[in-house]
Order: sequence, then C-alpha cells, then structure tokens
Amino acid sequence: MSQQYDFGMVGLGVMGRNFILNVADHGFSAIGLDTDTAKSTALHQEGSGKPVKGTTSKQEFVSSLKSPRTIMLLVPAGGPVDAVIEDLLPLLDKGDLLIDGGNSFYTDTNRREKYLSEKGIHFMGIGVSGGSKGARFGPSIMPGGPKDAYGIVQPILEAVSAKVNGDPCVAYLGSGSAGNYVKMVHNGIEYGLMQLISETYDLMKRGLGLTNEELHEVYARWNTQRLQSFLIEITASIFTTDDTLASGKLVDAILDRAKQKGTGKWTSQNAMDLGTPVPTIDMAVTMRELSALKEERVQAEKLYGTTSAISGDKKAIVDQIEQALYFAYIITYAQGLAQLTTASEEYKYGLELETVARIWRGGCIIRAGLLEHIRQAYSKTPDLANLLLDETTAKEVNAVQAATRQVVSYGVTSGIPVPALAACLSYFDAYRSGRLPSNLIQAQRDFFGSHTYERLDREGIFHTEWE
Ligand SMILES: NC(=O)C1=CN([C@@H]2O[C@H](COP(=O)(O)OP(=O)(O)OC[C@H]3O[C@@H](n4cnc5c(N)ncnc54)[C@H](OP(=O)(O)O)[C@@H]3O)[C@@H](O)[C@H]2O)C=CC1
Ligand SMILES: O=C(CO)[C@H](O)[C@H](O)COP(=O)(O)O
Repeated sequence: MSQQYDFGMVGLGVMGRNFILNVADHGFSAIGLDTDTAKSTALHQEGSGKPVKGTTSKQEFVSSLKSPRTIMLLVPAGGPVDAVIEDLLPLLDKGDLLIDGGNSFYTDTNRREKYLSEKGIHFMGIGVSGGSKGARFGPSIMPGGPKDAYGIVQPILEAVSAKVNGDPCVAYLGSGSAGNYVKMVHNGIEYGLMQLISETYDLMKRGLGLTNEELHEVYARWNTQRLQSFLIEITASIFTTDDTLASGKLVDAILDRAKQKGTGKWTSQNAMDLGTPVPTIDMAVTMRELSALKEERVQAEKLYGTTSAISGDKKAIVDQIEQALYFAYIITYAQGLAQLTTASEEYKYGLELETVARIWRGGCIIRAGLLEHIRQAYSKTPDLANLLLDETTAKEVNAVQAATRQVVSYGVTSGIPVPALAACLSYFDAYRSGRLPSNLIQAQRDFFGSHTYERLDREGIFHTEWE
C-alpha cells in the first residue's frame, strides 16, 4: 500500500471526526481509524472531495501513512488510550509520533511518554479545546512533550488552529505532560466561569424576575462589552432556543443536575496537592455535586422554604451583577494561572503564561476579550506570581469590588446561592490581607498538639505550655 497520508486520526467521534476534516480542509491528506464501521463510513462520505479517508483496518491505517507517521488519538481518556497504543505499537516504526489529543490525566501522559520513548516512539499530550465546532473550524491547541517531536506536527497544528489577528492559537507549552496539565486547568477555569454565569442567571431570574427574553438581552449586551467571551455568547443564545417537545424555552425544561467527566475535580484535587488555592473551581465542582442531589433538595425546600425576591431598581442591580461577574472572571483566571505557575515549577514544565493566555484568546471554551489584558500583564511581568499583583488589573478590580460586595449580599439576604461569587470575593479579600487570623490557628495547633509556631518579631521555632 502506498504511503500517501500526512496525518492519521484514531477515534472518529465528536472531536476526532471534526478535527480530521479540519486537517483535510487545510490541504493535508488524512486517514481516520475507528472501530465503528458507521463512523469510518460517515467520514468517508462527509470528506468526499477532500483528501480524507476512513477505515476500520489498523493495518491499512498504519501502512498508508507517510513515514515518520503522525498519529493523533481522540478517544476517551483512560483505558481506551492505552488500548489504542498497545494495538498500534507492533505496527509502528522508530521515529513515529503518537499524539494524545484527549483530556488525559497528566500523570498518565508522563507514564506513556516514558514507555513509548523507550521503544523509540515520540509521544505528546496535547490539549484541544473548542468542542465540536472548534475542532472542525479552529480549536485552541495546547501541546506538551518533547520539543523536537513538536516540530513534526507544528505545521498541521498551526494550520488547523483558531487564529486571533492572524496569530495561531497553538504554541509549544513545555515538556512532559505540560499540554494535558494546561488543558486540565483550562477546564477548571471553564467550570468556574460556568458556575459564576449560572449564579448571575439565578440572581436575575429568581431574584429579579427577568424573563428569558430579558435574560437573552442582558447576556447579549454583556457579550459586546468587557465580559465578551464564548460562554457569555452561548448563554445569550440559550435563552432564545425554543423547546421542540413542549411549549416555552428549552432551558426551562432541562433537569437542574449538572454532570461532569472529572477534569474540574482533577484541577481542584491537584491544586490541593500543590498547595495553591483555587476556591472558585473547588466551589464549581461542589455545586455540580450539590446539583446532583435533586430529590434531597426538593425535600429540603419543603422544610425550609426557598428564595425571596431582590428588591430595588432592576436596571441598576443588573449593572451591579455585570460588575460582579467581571470581578469574578478576573479572579477565576487569576486562580487558574497561579496554579499553572506553581505546577510549572513543581513539574518543571517551563510554562510561559503569556503564551498560555495568548493561545486561550481564540478557539477554546474559555476564550474571552479579557485574555488579551491578561496576556499583556504576563508580557510585562513574565514571573508575575498572581494576576492580582498586576497594576492594570488592580485598577479594574478596584473599580468593581464595591458592586461585587453588594451582589454577594443580595444573594445572602434573598437566599439565592452565590458560592462561586462569594468564593471569588473571599479569595480576593484574603489575598489582599497583609495580616490574616491564621496566627490564632497556629496558637490553637500549638496549644493542643505542640505543633510549634513562628513569631513576627524574631526568627526561630517556638512552643508554649499554654495551660
Ligand atoms: N466533546 C468535547 O467537547 C471535547 C472532548 N475532548 C476530549 O477528547 C476525547 C474524545 O472525546 P469525544 O470525541 O467527545 O469522544 P467520543 O466518545 O465522541 O469519541 C471517541 C471515539 O473513539 C472511538 N474509539 C474508542 N476506542 C477506540 C479504539 N480502540 N480504536 C479506535 N477508535 C476507538 C469511539 O468509538 P466507539 O464509540 O465505537 O467506542 C468513538 O468513536 C476525550 O478525551 C474527551 O475528553 C476534548 C475537548 C472537547
Ligand atoms: O474539554 C472540554 C472543553 O474544553 C469538554 O467539553 C469538557 O471536558 C466538558 O467537561 P464536563 O463534561 O466535565 O463538563
């Protein structure tokens, strides 16, 4: 069989099918492999007229790729990635490149890279974001792994990625599992922003009684201003979508139980391991868990009653909510980026946060106008410990913090849960407190367990017999 294809894709589901068509659109010939005949045939039909082919034969797939082979996997994370690797391995040659484009856990990527490099096969973990449309027409791509291997696939990734002012939303991020790690934190931020938007929805729907049409107008307007972002854009659209199975808007018929596949939880768990606080992401994960307790929540509502309306000038309150959401967006990115800073040191990724912000400006789920300001902050100060220490950011935050306090108090007094907004505010208040009450915690620890403490006025480790 002649070696004719530039690129191979394993897994022709939501992401793989769209990504390979995107590759073919950019003039690279590509072959896709899936165990499901219907999917490989569908690719064949959908790709008609393009240099793309679908197959269920791994032998045909491998033997028709140009050497050294470039093969991307977009199969479910975990066992399926290992299964595909084991399946293909006997057919591969030294120097071939395998790329895992799924949401794989970063330690799995480290293990696979080591295993494959011992066999002479390059392996990269690459985060891909943008959902099905992004994969088809321009995702944000977060590559990590051996830098020389990146050179093999760089032209294809640059061609297929989203562009912002002509700048591709892809760049080599760092060694080992850097790509999958950055994608994991991207998803953690995604969870945080989604939870925050849902809290503003609750405040405006249950608190202010806004209709779906009014909610659409509010989010559509916000999307033309400083909150411009993909998640606000799709939120505006959601409120105009009719229910096709009953009357009314679809959003009102959807069960209020948010599912999750785990990347947000991994972000929180790893942040805890690294000792880097991401309370907004923690809270977003917690709220998905709480949403799952639907039956208990319905029972509890009967015992305790529910929310009361927020009274006041609706237009002014909506304006305050916009300010609070902008505040919370900044804080959420700040938390995720601070986690990346710590992780980069701990895992020796060598991340440049300006680059991360740059490639997140287009294509991905967390793309937002704000990311250009964030990029500029890290361009000015590459080793910025936290976005909140940037002076331009400080001016923005100071301008909206009073409204944020007001909005959190609306939630508290009306009984509308705003845990992520409150977490943003508390994180901010704690981060800007030169002195926290943690001295008391140290005293208590020393009191009951002789755990010792340090002093403000002199060096050393101290212990007191408190009683
Ligand atoms: N959906 C999204 O918006 C995004 C998903 N991702 C990540 O991308 C990865 C893929 O996701 P997605 O496309 O949504 O998943 P899908 O389930 O839609 O597609 C996965 C495909 O892989 C196929 N597959 C599984 N095992 C094998 C195998 N051994 N050989 C060949 N094909 C195989 C599946 O076939 P079959 O169904 O027959 O088993 C299926 O067609 C995941 O890691 C996901 O987390 C990343 C960004 C966004
Ligand atoms: O990676 C993605 C986008 O970038 C996925 O869409 C995301 O993983 C969805 O996650 P969950 O199902 O946990 O909400």
